[in-house]
Amino acid sequence: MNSDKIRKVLFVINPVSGSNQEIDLKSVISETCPRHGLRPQFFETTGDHDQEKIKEAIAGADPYAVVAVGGDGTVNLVAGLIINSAIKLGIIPTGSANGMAFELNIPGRIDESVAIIGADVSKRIDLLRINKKHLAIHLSDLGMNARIIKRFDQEKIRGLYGYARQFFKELKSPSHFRCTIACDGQKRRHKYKVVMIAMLNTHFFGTGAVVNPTGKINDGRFEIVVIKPYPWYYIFHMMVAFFTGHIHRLRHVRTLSCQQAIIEMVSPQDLQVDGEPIGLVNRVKLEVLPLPLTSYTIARKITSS
Ligand SMILES: Nc1ncnc2c1ncn2[C@@H]1O[C@H](COP(=O)(O)OP(=O)(O)OP(=O)(O)O)[C@@H](O)[C@H]1O
Repeated sequence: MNSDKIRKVLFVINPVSGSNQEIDLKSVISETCPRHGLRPQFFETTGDHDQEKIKEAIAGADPYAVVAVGGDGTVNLVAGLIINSAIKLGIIPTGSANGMAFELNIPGRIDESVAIIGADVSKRIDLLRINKKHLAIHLSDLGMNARIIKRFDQEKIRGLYGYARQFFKELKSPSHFRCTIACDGQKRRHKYKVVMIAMLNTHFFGTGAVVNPTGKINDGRFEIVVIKPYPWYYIFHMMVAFFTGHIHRLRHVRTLSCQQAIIEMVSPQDLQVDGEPIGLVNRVKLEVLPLPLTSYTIARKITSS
């Protein structure tokens, strides 16, 4: 490989993410990179002031790409540091929740995800800003899923098993809340009674369920998916619709497409952003950030009808 084509890549590794803590990630990545014309450098997160430290590492490394090696929390952290720059975002999905990797069709095998960075196929994507301070790359929500994520975080049982445990606990005692939603400065606020509200620019939950089949990641808009209370016997129907890309057609689901929106809750509700619990909020202000990030991806066809 011609040395002037070798690209510097900074890998930001979350050593505690998911259940892959046994693998020597640095060795595997170091062995794989030269085959794809990449020169790796590494940064390990500690959970303490990572943002500032990664910022310094990026300034020192001057990389072509920064790769988040972890779950959606690590992807969000890295994305926030390279938006509005020429640096590209890569992902090696090793988290409990890898929704953004699923969205971008990035495989779980390290050699395959490194090969995508080597192939240098990328696209620009929109992001969301929530309440002026939280950057959201994958999926944020209010209500049921945010409560599940809060308890998952508190119980510290990581991996899919930990999430499934909390999901079934929540199903035993579902609750709803009332809110109003105003899109794109409309004076008229729509009133809803809901179980949860997803706010996203992407298509999939980390499990692969299609929550937003009609959305586009680069159209300058985002979607608010309102899930209204449904009878218990409807759950199977909902699950099938989630996995076949038809959730938007159910009468208990409403999808709004906007550039900005305000959601106001009658009682405070849990908010989560890209898998990180934020806490209780009364009001959520959403705005799209058009195309501030370039991300590696493999094209995928999403079917909706
Ligand atoms: N070395 C570390 N020790 C403890 N926590 C860390 C460390 N590095 C990062 N973290 C925390 O990990 C979280 C992000 O995890 P990430 O989403 O990448 O993986 P995950 O396995 O999906 O995580 P989780 O299971 O907590 O959702 C952040 O809350 C961050 O503060």
